[in-house]
Amino acid sequence: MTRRPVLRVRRLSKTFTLHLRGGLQLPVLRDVSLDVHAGECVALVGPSGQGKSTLMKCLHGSYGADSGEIVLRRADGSEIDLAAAAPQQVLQLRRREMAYVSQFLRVVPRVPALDVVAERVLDASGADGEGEAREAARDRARALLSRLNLPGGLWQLPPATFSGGEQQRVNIARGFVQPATLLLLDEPTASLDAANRRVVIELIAEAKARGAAVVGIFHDEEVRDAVATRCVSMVGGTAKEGLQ
Ligand SMILES: Nc1ncnc2c1ncn2[C@@H]1O[C@H](COP(=O)(O)OP(=O)(O)OP(=O)(O)O)[C@@H](O)[C@H]1O
Repeated sequence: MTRRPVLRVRRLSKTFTLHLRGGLQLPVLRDVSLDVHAGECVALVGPSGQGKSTLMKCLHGSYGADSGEIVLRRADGSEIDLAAAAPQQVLQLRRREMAYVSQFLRVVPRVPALDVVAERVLDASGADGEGEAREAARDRARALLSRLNLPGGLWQLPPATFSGGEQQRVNIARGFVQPATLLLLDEPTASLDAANRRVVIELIAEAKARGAAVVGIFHDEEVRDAVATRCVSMVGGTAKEGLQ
């Protein structure tokens, strides 16, 4: 029996309406269909402006779709269509099932880097965030930040003033500290040096080995070649793979 994919996208379409331009319609995704199985890493490739980031944001529930399905098979085997899910359901999926790592860290004022990462573990577990649970979450955050070579002197500081590469490493640690069913990576190594790019390649390999489904945009060909099991080309807002 063929195992169901973790992510099943069918005939997904998305048009932006530019209200400041007299309601101009900009069709960006047209009938996108895509399957991603456990342990696979699908790299979205194609020229600039073809809808790769838009697709990633639809998969994460940040953008609503005009039509189509985004079916996610959760860790417990149940399925949910993200394109039709209520906002509360999307938030719950983000806490428990999905991780999204972009180039940019959205910082929360005054929260130290260590807790920016540890909070992700606490959110997923539903723990109240105090006592032993917080210390255990911080231990996991410390292990990952140190693997990503973020100097220990920065861990207690809020990342707002960190360099681009330091912020990106906090973002990566936040994305990987909690195992996700679906991992969405939008240029996760854009600001990293070679040593840290290698760490990210290892982290992605470990996530695949654990059975995560990964979708990513990797402009760095070396990273893409190292992590992608398959490349899907997006041209004219379409990414069909002959799926029904
Ligand atoms: N929020 C938005 N509102 C209006 N138009 C948008 C919005 N986001 C993206 N677009 C437009 O949608 C098109 C696709 O953008 P998108 O960022 O998805 O492309 P991409 O393939 O990821 O490009 P790149 O490789 O350059 O990052 C572009 O023409 C862009 O201007």
